[in-house]
Amino acid sequence: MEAQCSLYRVCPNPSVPLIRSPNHLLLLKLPSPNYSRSIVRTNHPYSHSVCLRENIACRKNGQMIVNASLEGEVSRSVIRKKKLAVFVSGGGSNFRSIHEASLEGLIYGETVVVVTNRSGCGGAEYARTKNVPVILFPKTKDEPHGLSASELVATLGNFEIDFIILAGYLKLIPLELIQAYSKSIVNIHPSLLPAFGGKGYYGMKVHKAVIDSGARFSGPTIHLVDEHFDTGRILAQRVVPVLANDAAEDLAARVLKEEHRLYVEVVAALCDERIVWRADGVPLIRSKENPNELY
Ligand SMILES: Nc1nc2c(c(=O)[nH]1)N[C@@H](CN(C=O)c1ccc(C(=O)N[C@@H](CCC(=O)O)C(=O)O)cc1)CN2
Ligand SMILES: NCC(=O)N[C@@H]1O[C@H](COP(=O)([O-])[O-])[C@@H](O)[C@H]1O
Repeated sequence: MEAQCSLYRVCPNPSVPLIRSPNHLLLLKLPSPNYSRSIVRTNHPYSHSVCLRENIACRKNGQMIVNASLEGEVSRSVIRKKKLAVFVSGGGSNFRSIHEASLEGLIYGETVVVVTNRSGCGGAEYARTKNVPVILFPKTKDEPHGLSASELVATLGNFEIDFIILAGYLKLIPLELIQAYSKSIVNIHPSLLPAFGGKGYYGMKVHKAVIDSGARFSGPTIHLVDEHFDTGRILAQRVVPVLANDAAEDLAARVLKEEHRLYVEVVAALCDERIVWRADGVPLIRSKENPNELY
């Protein structure tokens, strides 16, 4: 019988590692053949656990469904909680969505540092209210205290960053950082790339170009970052309609709402290690609900 439950350690023996988590892959060595086995799926698609039902308290929706004392060895491999660096230049609404989703447990990762080229922007101000460190990059005449590329690489290394999330960041990411974080830097762009992307295409300029073109659809694209603007491998897109009487602001608001949803979904997949690379180099996302489904 399968049960959706989180596993709680009930054994008083402190040498047995804590196994209370819905996101752990647990491999329990059966202490003797007379223990029954059943596969218990926690709510993480990869974590199937051999659950010594006589030994583990399983709780489903707060209701204790099995209760016993734990004996035997437990060895486990876990998907480590990821550390994120979020890069911003503007209002920071995408960063806020990602940060709130982390706090709600929808993203198995934590924003440990924010990087910006504009120390007074909304994203940096929000980070300060949440006690997230803010560092400046690059060094410019407006931001003379900004880091160099090599200083940034070293600093992010000290933070033990797993993924870099560009969220409205408007400067070109240097090759040195791209090489240091291969396949680990993503960006969100407010059009259906490759259309309306590249140097000069950012913010409202993108939405104005979409409307002027007569395009009937637009939407956010999330892509891996390479050394050029907006040419990295596409990871996810969503489509929104362009209405006949849309002003650029109307379209921007419609796209931004979809950006917030899509970025949380994609960052959650990154942190869950659910990115799969197709043989031709296209990155796909493995569904959380159905691990056999890629999209
Ligand atoms: N190496 C990369 N760096 C960045 C990428 C990328 O794909 N590869 N994406 C951008 C974000 N972006 C589009 O998604 C983007 C941002 C800015 C520009 C642009 O033309 N910027 C202007 C300067 C704007 C300013 O400083 O106010 C410019 O460079 O002239 C285009 C696309 C983030 N970095
Ligand atoms: N080419 C890059 C670009 O235009 N990025 C766009 O800047 C906005 C940032 O909003 P936010 O600061 O509220 O997240 C977002 O719409 C994002 O797609």
